[in-house]
Amino acid sequence: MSAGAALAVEAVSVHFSGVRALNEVSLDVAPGSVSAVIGPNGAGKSTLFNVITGFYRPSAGRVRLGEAELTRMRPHRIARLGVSRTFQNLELSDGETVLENIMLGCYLQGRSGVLRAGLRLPGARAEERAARERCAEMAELVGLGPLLHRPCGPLPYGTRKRVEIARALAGEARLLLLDEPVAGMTAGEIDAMAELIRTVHGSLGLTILLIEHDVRFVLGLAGSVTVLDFGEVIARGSPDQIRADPAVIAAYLGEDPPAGAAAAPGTPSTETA
Ligand SMILES: Nc1ncnc2c1ncn2[C@@H]1O[C@H](COP(=O)(O)OP(=O)(O)OP(=O)(O)O)[C@@H](O)[C@H]1O
Repeated sequence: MSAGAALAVEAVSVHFSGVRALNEVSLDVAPGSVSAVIGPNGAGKSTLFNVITGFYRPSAGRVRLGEAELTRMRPHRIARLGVSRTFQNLELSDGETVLENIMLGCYLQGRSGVLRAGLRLPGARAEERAARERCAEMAELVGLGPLLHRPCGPLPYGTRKRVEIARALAGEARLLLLDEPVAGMTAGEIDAMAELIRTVHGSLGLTILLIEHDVRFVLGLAGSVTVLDFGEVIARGSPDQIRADPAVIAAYLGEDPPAGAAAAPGTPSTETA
């Protein structure tokens, strides 16, 4: 497994016909760290992920992964460098098994063996076997070992989310981007997801960047947090620094929030230290 890669976002701006979705946003993610971006609805979090993965081209600024310049690279090439993501809404094929869904991750990240095996090209079977083994390992890591050959459709939401994470890991990710990994989850599922992310991070040593509304989840998991508001970075630092930052309290956390409460998606958080 390749070690986690450093991500550098430098003064990135994205404009959509009059809307400044991101305005000179900079972000440094240390290799092998767990970092997070939080911010209210419309703050620019998804736009940032779309820039990093090459789906949006910024009007200004640069993005680098280690030594590689991602700024003008196409999404499939960025994926091949080991940038992998999950989505806010589950993007699984319900009729396929857990293993088949995870195998798609190998294909999406440019491992051609799965496709070439279908075409009966030379050398492809060994490559496909290796990809299957890798996918089964990732399934095991996220606790899906016993479910490999079950169709995804009927599985509970939290389990399906695990399938999505295993799929994102299947192509040997060096940077894993998690888009609202606990949206719509119960408190128990949220705790289980935090534990899963710690396990994945501890076992694979990759870099993880997540965007999330649930502030309590983020502050308990990430080593470093960036806060966006209206497309601008208003704060960055450790969870303790974020909890104490007056601009964050005013703009995002609410003026006088009760201790320990988590934000519901789409509402200002009530989390405090
Ligand atoms: N393709 C697009 N075309 C036009 N405007 C867009 C587009 N994508 C995003 N925007 C606008 O850019 C701003 C930032 O949106 P973005 O989705 O990045 O915010 P977000 O922080 O991810 O919000 P949420 O938490 O609701 O997902 C918003 O004003 C949004 O309406």
